[in-house]
Amino acid sequence: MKINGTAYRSLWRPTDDRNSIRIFDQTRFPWEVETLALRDEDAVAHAIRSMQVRGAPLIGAVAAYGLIFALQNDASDAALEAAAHRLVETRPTAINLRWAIERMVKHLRTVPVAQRVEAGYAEADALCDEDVAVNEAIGRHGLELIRKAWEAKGKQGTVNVLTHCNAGWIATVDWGTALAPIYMAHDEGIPVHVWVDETRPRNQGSLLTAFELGSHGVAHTVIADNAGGHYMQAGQVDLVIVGTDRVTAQGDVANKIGTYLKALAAHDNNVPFWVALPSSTIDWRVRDGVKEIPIEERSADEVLYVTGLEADGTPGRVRVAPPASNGANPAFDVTPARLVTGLITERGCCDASEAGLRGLFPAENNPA
Ligand SMILES: CSC[C@@H](O)[C@@H](O)C(=O)COP(=O)(O)O
Repeated sequence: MKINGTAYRSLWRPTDDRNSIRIFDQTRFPWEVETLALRDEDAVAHAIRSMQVRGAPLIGAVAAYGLIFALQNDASDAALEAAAHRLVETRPTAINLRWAIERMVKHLRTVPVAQRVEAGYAEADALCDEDVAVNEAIGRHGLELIRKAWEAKGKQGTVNVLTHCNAGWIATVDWGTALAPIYMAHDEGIPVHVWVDETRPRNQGSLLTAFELGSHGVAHTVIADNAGGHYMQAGQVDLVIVGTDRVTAQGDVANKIGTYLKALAAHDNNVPFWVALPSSTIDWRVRDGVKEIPIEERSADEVLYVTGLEADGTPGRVRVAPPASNGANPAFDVTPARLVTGLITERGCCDASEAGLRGLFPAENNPA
């Protein structure tokens, strides 16, 4: 996707420095568009933990390169397993991280030690290219839903989509998941407007989603997280599309904290609630999302402080709670499958259920 007219992926290997990757420092968006070079495992782990890179698919892709960096001096089985373990621990909820690392390890174990670094680059590059293709396919399937909503309105007015957090190109290698259908609808000439939940505490909506929609020329309005139910009651939301960090075998959906409340409001107002995901986000080992998905607990400072632009134009941080108050910060919640209208995957749309997922992905193994 483009920033100021120039096409980028969220992650690339510079042609003049093939043993590194470059990422956008997402903690600087939208105030600064700054890239970072990552060339060792520690830098990758730090970038993931500090959320310089974030979004489930992108975390997985970046971690895949982190694994290769870890093998530069020692590519033995022991070193491979140890690095894989360290990288998987960097963030607990998004399953794409484990998926990407497991894919890399499985492949590299079949390769002689001396060839593992080169083979690793080829595999990670392929993983990135696949991510782009998969998200594009999700976009095409989701576009059908937006087109239908547009036709249901007699092609009058605007299709209003509400989204939560950032599941756009910034969160993937390119295109995004929840935002891919929106970009395609916009490019096709369907008048689409996006209600962008600000997504406290880290404001991925107001900082990242608004930035990328604006860069692409998509009409959008940033709203307080608490406003979505009101707009649904007022008939001003035609559909909700969100991304996800992990979907269980029975269709429960973990996503950014606050997603569950949006699903409840959508259910109460008969607003379709769709979840867009690559199949790498399905955790076939887990069934009951509420009981089984680990929820990342992040620093309370993310709740107690707000980061934004100061009046003088410099980024700054202010406290929004009394000095002595404690905070708590679960970063994700789980929306039960019964509240999800359906899942948009690279193979098409399906019910948020085991039957629905198995209908599209019959060959997936259910690991013990
Ligand atoms: C395509 S990204 C889907 C999800 O990863 C996204 O909605 C989300 O919750 C991201 O959380 P974050 O904590 O910003 O990594």
